[in-house]
Amino acid sequence: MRSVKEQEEELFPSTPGKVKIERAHGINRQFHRCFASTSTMFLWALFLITLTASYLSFQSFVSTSSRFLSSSAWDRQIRESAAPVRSQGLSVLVTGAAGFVGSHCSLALRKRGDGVVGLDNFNSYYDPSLKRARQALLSRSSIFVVDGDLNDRRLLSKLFSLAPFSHVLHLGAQAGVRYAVENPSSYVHSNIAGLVSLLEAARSADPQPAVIWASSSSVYGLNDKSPFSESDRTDRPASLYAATKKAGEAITHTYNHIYGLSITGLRFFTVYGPMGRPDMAYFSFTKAILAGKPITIYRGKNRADLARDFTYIDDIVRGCLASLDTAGESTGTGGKKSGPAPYRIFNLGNTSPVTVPTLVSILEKHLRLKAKKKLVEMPGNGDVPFTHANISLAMAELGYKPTTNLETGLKKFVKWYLSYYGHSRGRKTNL
Ligand SMILES: O=C(O)[C@H]1O[C@H](OP(=O)(O)OP(=O)(O)OC[C@H]2O[C@@H](n3ccc(=O)[nH]c3=O)[C@H](O)[C@@H]2O)[C@H](O)[C@@H](O)[C@H]1O
Repeated sequence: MRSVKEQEEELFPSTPGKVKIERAHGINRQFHRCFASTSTMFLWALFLITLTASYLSFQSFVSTSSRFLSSSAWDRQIRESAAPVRSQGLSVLVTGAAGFVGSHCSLALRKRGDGVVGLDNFNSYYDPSLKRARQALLSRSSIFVVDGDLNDRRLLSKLFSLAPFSHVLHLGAQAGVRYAVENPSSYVHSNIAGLVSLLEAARSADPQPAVIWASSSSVYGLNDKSPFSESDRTDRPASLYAATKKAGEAITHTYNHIYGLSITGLRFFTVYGPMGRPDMAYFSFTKAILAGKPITIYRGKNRADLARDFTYIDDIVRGCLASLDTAGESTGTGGKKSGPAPYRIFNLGNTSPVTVPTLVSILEKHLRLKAKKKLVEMPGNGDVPFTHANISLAMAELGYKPTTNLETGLKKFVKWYLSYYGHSRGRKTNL
């Protein structure tokens, strides 16, 4: 027989994050000691029932998970959020909607009149309060974000039964290249199991949506042919993160082949910008420079600088929207395909790699502060020496054309960072 804990896990799966949620067992024991008398117990029970009832009805308005699947208010919110307000508008399920790229894409879709429903598990890989802030921003644009996990199949099938999504923009994933050595199972949970769970729901949906999803520049791994083209080797990943993204490309191909799902995989190149990810170098360096703390700059073989094809968020958003607009239809119904469906892969990069020390000097300039730099050898936990995108395919088929260089993009990021965290340029914080 399965234990209560196992049954709980099945009902409310979640991505393992860095912060562990404390269990309520200790609280239960205290409760018993404090409220031994029957009449006090009765009054407390009444109070708790009222409290729980108000909590549940409040939750059905602000967020949800499979716990609230039976609420009609929740159903209505999904339907309203999914409905486009322009003629011929799309209806898009955005996974990872409270994430960096997810929140920016959701807002852009809403702005042009498309219907958007978000899904996010708000895990604690990085500060969930930033994810909640993004959710609040989406909510102001009438975008409802469901608080749930990709692996919750019951929740996914409920979402597809409520809204005939024309597209899924699948951006929910365990990100970060180096964290994979610390928590490998979180990558399998989100990027493999979560992806399959989503594709199962999509292939069973009627109508079947077209799926556009985030692969990664990291699939090029140890490829040293530059710039990276979609036809280059991707069979030598350097991290488990990269391996799960490469596996995702193979998995999505299978669903395209068997079920006729229209698939577009986007290989993002080190995306940065306002409301970005605190785990990424440009973000954590900014925090450290402001706090007067040292930053560690990795170097490759023979002390060579590492370089990335840093790509600004607005360019990535345009690439994602163009992918949604040009995705051909899925061809399956009832688990069978009626003909071949599109399977596409595009690089979305900036085409001009910049070294990490140059990134740091741009930050120093915009922050008006000097960084304390520690130069160390690349630790060999998943990094690659450089990335460089060839974007001709995306230019030809999506009309993709990045317009923001690192200097301009970081200026916008620093402006946002200082205002969001309430710091002043040129002045150190005491974080
Ligand atoms: O394009 C991708 O597919 C990936 O892009 C991003 O990975 P990366 O390119 O590794 O970005 P990021 O961590 O910002 O490190 C940037 C540079 O700073 C160097 N770096 C980093 C940390 C540090 O302390 N010191 C340092 O020198 C580091 O060695 C590197 O050279 C996403 O995080 C990832 O989720 C995925 O989407």
